[in-house]
Amino acid sequence: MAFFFILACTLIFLAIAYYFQYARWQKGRGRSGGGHEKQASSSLKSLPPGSMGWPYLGETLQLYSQDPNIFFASKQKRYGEIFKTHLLGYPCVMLASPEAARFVLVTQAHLFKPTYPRSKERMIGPSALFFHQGDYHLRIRKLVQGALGPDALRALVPEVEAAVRSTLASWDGHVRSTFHAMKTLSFDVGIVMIFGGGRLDERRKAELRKNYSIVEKGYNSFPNSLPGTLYYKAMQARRRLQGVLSDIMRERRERGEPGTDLLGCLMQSQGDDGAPLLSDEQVADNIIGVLFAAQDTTASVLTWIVKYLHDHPKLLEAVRAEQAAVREATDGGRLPLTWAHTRSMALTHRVILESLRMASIISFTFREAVADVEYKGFLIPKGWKVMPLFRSIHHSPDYFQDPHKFDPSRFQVAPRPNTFLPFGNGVHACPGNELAKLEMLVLIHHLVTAYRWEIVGSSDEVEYSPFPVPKHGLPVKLWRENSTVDRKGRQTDDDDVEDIIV
Ligand code: HEM
Repeated sequence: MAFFFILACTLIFLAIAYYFQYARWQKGRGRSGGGHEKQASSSLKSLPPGSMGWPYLGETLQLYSQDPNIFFASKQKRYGEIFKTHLLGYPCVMLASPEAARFVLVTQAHLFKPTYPRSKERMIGPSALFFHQGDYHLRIRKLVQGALGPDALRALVPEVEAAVRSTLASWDGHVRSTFHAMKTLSFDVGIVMIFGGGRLDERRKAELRKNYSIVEKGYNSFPNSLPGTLYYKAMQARRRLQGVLSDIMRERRERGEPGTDLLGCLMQSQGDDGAPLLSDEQVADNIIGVLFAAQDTTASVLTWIVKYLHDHPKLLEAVRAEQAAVREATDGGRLPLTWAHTRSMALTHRVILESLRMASIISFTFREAVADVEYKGFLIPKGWKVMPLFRSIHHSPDYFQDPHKFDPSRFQVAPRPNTFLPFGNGVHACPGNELAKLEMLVLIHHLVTAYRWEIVGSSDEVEYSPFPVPKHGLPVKLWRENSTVDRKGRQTDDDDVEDIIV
């Protein structure tokens, strides 16, 4: 009953949102008689092919009542690489070719601004970098990239390894949702990257974790200000998160130690006039934003990796052999992994790339045209949403032979430009991609050299949370091998190893 009520409310909301959006668009087009409109009527041709669906609702129900990939594939088959539709109250143009993705994200990026629903902007924080374009975006991006650059990552390897060991140890002997376990891991790594290793006390970390998970639960709920609803609770938790972050910043300032981690970099950033670039509120928006961008994305891909390795036993053996050599280099796990070790995992790296392609957890991204734009003779009107379809490109036989086969060897040759976009492209491309891959390499190392696992139940169905993951988050029973054997046949007991390392 509650479900139908929420569905009805959602539909009414969408209808109203559509009405206002459509009216605004019509008005805008009427007003822009000169410049772009002129260009539209003379040189620009027509709107791309496609259908706009029902009045007000567009094709939202078609998209969300089935596997979204079927929706995109059937449209693409019918209309080709560029087509129009109408989703979530907005007219959209979808683009399913590498050239089009490059056009929108790289060469003509200034004509397409990032766009998110207002309710989501409020929840993450309106000053978070991914909502912005231009100078403000570039400045914050530089700071975030600095905290995620090669030197910073090198220094993070021991922290990532400690987080991986702890995640696997707490799973040992139990059945757990892989996605859940991986979320704990990616959250812990995110915290270390933001607050530095060992700098954040456990109480603060627990507060952040608790409030962050409430924010997450409300992120995709219906926006409203009714006490008791998921959205309301999430906004309250968001305020508490901001409070915790403000306390941490104040304490750092009082101690005169802002730190060299991401928080420290953001706190100390200066504008051209030497004045602080960001207020505490803006710093908090960006910290919450980075945590948000880092956690579920990485956890979803890690979950798929566990499944793909499980489903391909021969490949798993080959990966295990590669990792056994690394384990030998760390004296059977007695020495910590280093950055150099992670650079020597060629096959494992290809498994990660193929997992990113196959899973394509970010199926597409959204931009909004800031002017009437012409692409291949079609008009993309100002105000329309534009969606480069990463997943369709990754799963196209034009760019990846036998695309539904899990085959890491395809990455022995670099993919054609703009055909492999798991981390996006251009000015908004993911600055966390190397950290995410580092987590994956370290997780795979420990998983295959010290553990065995089996999937509990069927893993063929997919759920969206919001990224695609195997149903129920892939329940897995995992256990530590009592002893692992290195390539020289020496027995190493992982318990002993932990005693030495910790
Ligand atoms: C497998 C894991 C990940 C995937 C698949 C992923 C994917 C992406 C994609 C596709 C974008 C671009 C979105 C767009 O253009 O609209 C993006 C942006 C972003 N990602 Fe990631 N990401 C991952 C992990 C991370 C991690 C670990 C961090 C931080 C430590 C991070 C931080 C960000 C940020 C801050 C942006 C916004 C950049 C900007 O607007 O300039 N991501 N990510």
